[in-house]
Amino acid sequence: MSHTPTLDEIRRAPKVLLHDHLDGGLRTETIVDLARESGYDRLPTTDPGSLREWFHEAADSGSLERYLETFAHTVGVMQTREALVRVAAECAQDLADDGVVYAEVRYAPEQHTGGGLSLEEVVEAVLEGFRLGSQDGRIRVGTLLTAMRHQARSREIAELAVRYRDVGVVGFDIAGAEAGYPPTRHLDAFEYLQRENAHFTIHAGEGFGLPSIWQAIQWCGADRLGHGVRIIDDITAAGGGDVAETAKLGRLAAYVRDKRIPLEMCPTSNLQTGAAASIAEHPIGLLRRLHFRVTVNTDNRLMSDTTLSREFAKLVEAFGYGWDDLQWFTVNAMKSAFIPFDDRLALINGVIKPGFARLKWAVETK
Ligand SMILES: O=c1[nH]cnc2c1ncn2[C@H]1C[C@H](O)[C@@H](CO)O1
Ligand SMILES: [Zn+2]
Repeated sequence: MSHTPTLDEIRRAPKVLLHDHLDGGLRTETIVDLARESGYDRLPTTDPGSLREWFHEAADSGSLERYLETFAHTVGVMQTREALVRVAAECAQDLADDGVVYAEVRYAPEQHTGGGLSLEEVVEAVLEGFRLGSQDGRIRVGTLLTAMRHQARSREIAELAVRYRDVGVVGFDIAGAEAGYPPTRHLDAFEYLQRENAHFTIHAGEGFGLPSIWQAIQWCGADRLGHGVRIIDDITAAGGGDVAETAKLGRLAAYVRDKRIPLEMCPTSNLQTGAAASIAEHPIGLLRRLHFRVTVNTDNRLMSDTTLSREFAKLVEAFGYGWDDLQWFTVNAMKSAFIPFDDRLALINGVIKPGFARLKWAVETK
């Protein structure tokens, strides 16, 4: 009988993370230290344990807009070079401790200039932090630069991403409240990136539905979808029999699947913002069975009180996934990364497949 992966075993698996926000994953001890050093006096509490609970509860709001309000405190303490270097270095270490071997971590440089840093200084500080945090060789971290969708700086941030493309910035993204801020508002930035042969993902189909996904892909040319969970609205169950066998895909859902457009799914985050009702009812179950290119991600480890291993463990519990499923999600993620093809292949064949094989052998012969 095949063995059900435990949280502890999942931690030892070589995992890949494509959707994780730098300002959504700070250690609460670090937030408290940085607030003290910088004189930031708006934290709801300075006890790290209570602060951890505060973030989790405040983010558990059922609305993306209220969920996003909690970032005022993390962004608030990330306004100096030292703070950014420290947060990025700890992020790389925390991910490596969780067994992540490749990660793409995103943040919005425009949110970190309040203390006088230029956009370039922000980017360089974060790159330095990732370099320090990954120098033991356990993890490789690529950076995505995010533009905030309610602001009007996307073209500038896209140019920044291109300028730093050879030193660790691997792509671009837009984030923030989705309703009222469609992707086409930033068409100029996306067209620029396409002309530059650069990669980008777009948060779409989380706080708003199919029109947002359609625009992200068919107007803006997104390589991947951040969340994309509402693609489920374009899939109808024919009724009777097994849902995965009778499901009918609308034209947009069919396009997303046919083109193998990666979905950066973040199950726990979706429960908090109201994009899904429970893990068991999360569309990831059906989308995986329908062979969409699904990947599993954390979004914001602090707000969701999670890790990539925990996201996988929740899916194992809800859907009965085994090692082959976890490896499938991982290989999907690695194939969908924004680093060069030969680097992705080297990680799949040299790290992921042998790592899973060793782990499967170890747990099944134990
Ligand atoms: O899940 C999300 N949807 C939309 N925006 C998000 C999400 N998680 C974080 N953000 C925002 C808040 C952060 O300050 C910003 C950059 O990381 O991105
Ligand atoms: Zn996100």
